[in-house]
Parts: sequence; C-alpha cells; structure tokens
Amino acid sequence: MLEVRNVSKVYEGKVSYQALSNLNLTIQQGEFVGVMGPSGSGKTTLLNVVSTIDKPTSGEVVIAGKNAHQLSKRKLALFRRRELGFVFQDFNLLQTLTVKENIIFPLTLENVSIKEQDERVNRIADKLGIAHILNKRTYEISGGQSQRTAIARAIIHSPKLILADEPTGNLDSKAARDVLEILQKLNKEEGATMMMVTHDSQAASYCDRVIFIKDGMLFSELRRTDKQQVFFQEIMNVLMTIGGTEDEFSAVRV
Ligand SMILES: Nc1ncnc2c1ncn2[C@@H]1O[C@H](COP(=O)(O)OP(=O)(O)OP(=O)(O)O)[C@@H](O)[C@H]1O
Repeated sequence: MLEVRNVSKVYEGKVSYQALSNLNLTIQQGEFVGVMGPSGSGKTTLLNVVSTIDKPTSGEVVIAGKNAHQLSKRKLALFRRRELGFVFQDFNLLQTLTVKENIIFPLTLENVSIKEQDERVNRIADKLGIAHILNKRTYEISGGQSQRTAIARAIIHSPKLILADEPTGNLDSKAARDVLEILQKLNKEEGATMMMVTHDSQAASYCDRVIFIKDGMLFSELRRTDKQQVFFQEIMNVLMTIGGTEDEFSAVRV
C-alpha cells in the first residue's frame, strides 16, 4: 500500500540539514505500523513526505500504486483528500460544527448523497462509541471523544492509508488506551492500513510492526510475534539502545 523508496530530505537554509537519508519503507495492505525514534530523528519529516504535504529532495513515495509526488497540484490535492486519512495530536476539529458535521465533512466535498452520508456516519459512530454525541458541538465533548470523532472523519471516505501523528499525545492514559484499541479494531476488522508516529512505547505496542529511525535513517524494526506486554518490553529495549530514554521520548508530549 505504501512504498517509500530511497527517500532523502534536505532542508535548505543558511545551514542545510539532511533530515532523511535514503530511507526505504514498505507497508503492506492491512498493516498497522508504528514509527518511533528520538526527538529530531526525522519522524515528522517522514510523515510529511508520505502525506504529500512536503516533497522529498530525492526518492519516491508510492501509495496504492501511484507515485504521489509526480501528480499535478490539482490531482495531488484530490489524491490526498480521497486516498489518505489524517489523525493529529490536537484533533483538528472544526469548532463551529457538530460532531456529525465534522465527521461527514470529507464526504460533503464529494458527490455522496445525504442518505449514504447518514448511513456511513451512523455505522462508524456506532463502531467508535460516539453515536450518542453526534449532535454535540466539539467544545462539549472530552479529549477522547474528540479524537474518536477525528478518527471517524479520517476513515469515513475509506482511505487507502491512515496517517496518525501522536494520536494519543493529548490524552490521559485511559482515553489513550480507548483510542488505541479503536485504531487496532479498525485495523483488524476493517483492514485499515495505518502508519502512526509516536513517542509512546505503550502506544507503539498496539502496532503489528514498529520501525525505529535515528538520524534520518532506518535504525531497526520489530514485529509483534507475542503478547502485547512482551512487544512493549522489546520496544523499550530498542529505545534503550537507540540512545534515548522513555523520558526523552515523552518530553515533547508534556
Ligand atoms: N523546516 C525545517 N527547516 C530546517 N530544519 C528542519 C525543518 N523541519 C525539521 N527540521 C530538522 O530536521 C530534523 C528532523 O526533524 P523532525 O521534525 O522530522 O524530527 P522528529 O523525529 O519528528 O522530532 P520530534 O520527535 O521532536 O517531533 C531535526 O533536526 C529538525 O531540526
């Protein structure tokens, strides 16, 4: 579903900085992949390049068979809207809209009938446990409910790839667990393909596979083969060798 081929990214400036160096990554359809690495290692840069928000200096990003960065500006905008779903740390909901209006927003830009919009929103809201708050405004709901709303919005148009940037960064541990369980459920039951950047090893332990980036390069990767608790411990062990402590990894979230 996603192929990152030899991607490098150099930020030009007074002093140019190589944030990614010849990075390769393949994500299969239906995989839930975590991206971890110390602060400044290039995670956000990778996410921005994959989400087509930023262009790589060299290399290719192929999503669902399409070479994303070679599309024209107009086609790229459409591609992003139709094929990608985004979940952010700070939810990015539109404050003036209700929960339901936020969720159906991506569909209103397409030619989807009201009946179909309602069917989709009801099905997803049921699945995510937010059916009872559909008519509330976003300032009337909790952080966990806001993130579930954002997830519903990210999947309502059945994107090929869901990109999540620290989706639990602003949540307390109970709400974070709920959101991660929902992401895992969407992955397992709906076959959603997901890439999630996180500093949190507990969050990463919900993934099928975690890749570790250091200095813009692939450092190592782990596949979950055992219980979640064992995977968590394996992730912690890599974090120790990569040179950062859990504190250092969590610092940005505070
Ligand atoms: N627009 C930019 N111009 C110049 N340098 C940049 C720019 N954006 C990021 N960088 C640099 O590129 C490197 C990678 O940054 P990036 O934000 O991808 O790291 P990260 O792993 O996401 O870090 P964090 O976990 O702290 O968010 C850092 O050294 C950063 O200072």
